[in-house]
Amino acid sequence: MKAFFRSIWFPTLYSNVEFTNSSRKLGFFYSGDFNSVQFTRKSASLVQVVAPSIAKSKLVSSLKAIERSTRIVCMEKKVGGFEDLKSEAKTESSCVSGNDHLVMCSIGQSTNVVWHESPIGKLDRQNLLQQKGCVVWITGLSGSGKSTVACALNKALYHRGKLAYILDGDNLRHGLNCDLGFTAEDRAENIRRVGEVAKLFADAGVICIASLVSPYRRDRDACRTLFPDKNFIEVFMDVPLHVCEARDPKGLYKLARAGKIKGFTGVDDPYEPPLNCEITINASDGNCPSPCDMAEQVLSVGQGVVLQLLNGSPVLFAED
Ligand SMILES: Nc1ncnc2c1ncn2[C@@H]1O[C@H](COP(=O)(O)OS(=O)(=O)O)[C@@H](OP(=O)(O)O)[C@H]1O
Ligand SMILES: Nc1ncnc2c1ncn2[C@@H]1O[C@H](COP(=O)(O)OP(=O)(O)O)[C@@H](O)[C@H]1O
Repeated sequence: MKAFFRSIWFPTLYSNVEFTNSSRKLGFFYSGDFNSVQFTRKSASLVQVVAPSIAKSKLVSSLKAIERSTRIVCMEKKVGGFEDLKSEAKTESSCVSGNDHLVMCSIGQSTNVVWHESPIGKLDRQNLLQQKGCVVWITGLSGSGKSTVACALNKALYHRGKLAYILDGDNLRHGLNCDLGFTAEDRAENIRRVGEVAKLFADAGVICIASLVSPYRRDRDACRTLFPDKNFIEVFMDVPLHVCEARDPKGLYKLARAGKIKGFTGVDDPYEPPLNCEITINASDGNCPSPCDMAEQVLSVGQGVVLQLLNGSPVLFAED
């Protein structure tokens, strides 16, 4: 599809095609009227030659498919942006009059992309599961008990018949994020990706429990903006460094203190505690609640806010 729309036959079929050489806008724009098709491209090197007969048949079938779409949304986004795609898309599409307008655009390196709606939506899935899709984001130092709480919470939800899934930073670094290290930039990208995956889980109606060190406030806050419905519950494991270090279940603090791991959070890399998180699990005196109690603490807050559903507060359950 990308190559197809980049092909040079396009202007030969429709005369009012306007080319612009913006390297920022990489897509093209179709307003519902062939006479106002606007096609922007990154560079002349992207242009391909296609036999007119093949091109014409491809063009007609593709444009027919486009015209069959009843609601098409689109947006242009910066690489690494955290904005809510759909809400931004609505803004963009509202700029175009009429109902059957198609706006194709570019998001980061993805050119000529269009948002497709599914006939089964989040509400349908939530009704099916009898729960609300949301994200419980657990942040804290290594060894603070994030994974322990995540597992306890998962178990507690399971026994209440609620479907949850854990996204654990350590685990995701074995696959999806195995190309990332621990520089500030890599951590930001790590959090961004997990935020996006968490958003998909929440959209699926699942209670997504994300458990990551996520040391930078701006990265966590950026994730929060992905959830305009406020279904992002940030849990801070407020456990002092010396307690985490004394636990040191993987021996990483020891290695970091010995200089064998560089940029270890809490040792020679920063951790920025949340300023306005929904839940703080406090062990500042070194006395940590049991994993079960910690899970119940999260759940009691979650259940409490069910009552505030109409206020748009975060919600774990659709009904209890
Ligand atoms: N430099 C450095 N800093 C912090 N943590 C480190 C580091 N190197 C390896 N590890 C191990 O990786 C786990 C943290 O991964 P995350 O993806 O959660 O980190 S981050 O959110 O991107 O900061 C973390 O797991 P947890 O102990 O479960 O937190 C560590 O085991
Ligand atoms: N509430 C708690 N009380 C005592 N020890 C705990 C508690 N929660 C976790 N631990 C222990 O602390 C260590 C680190 O826990 P973990 O959940 O792996 O932390 P993180 O995921 O933040 O690295 C583990 O050995 C775990 O058994």
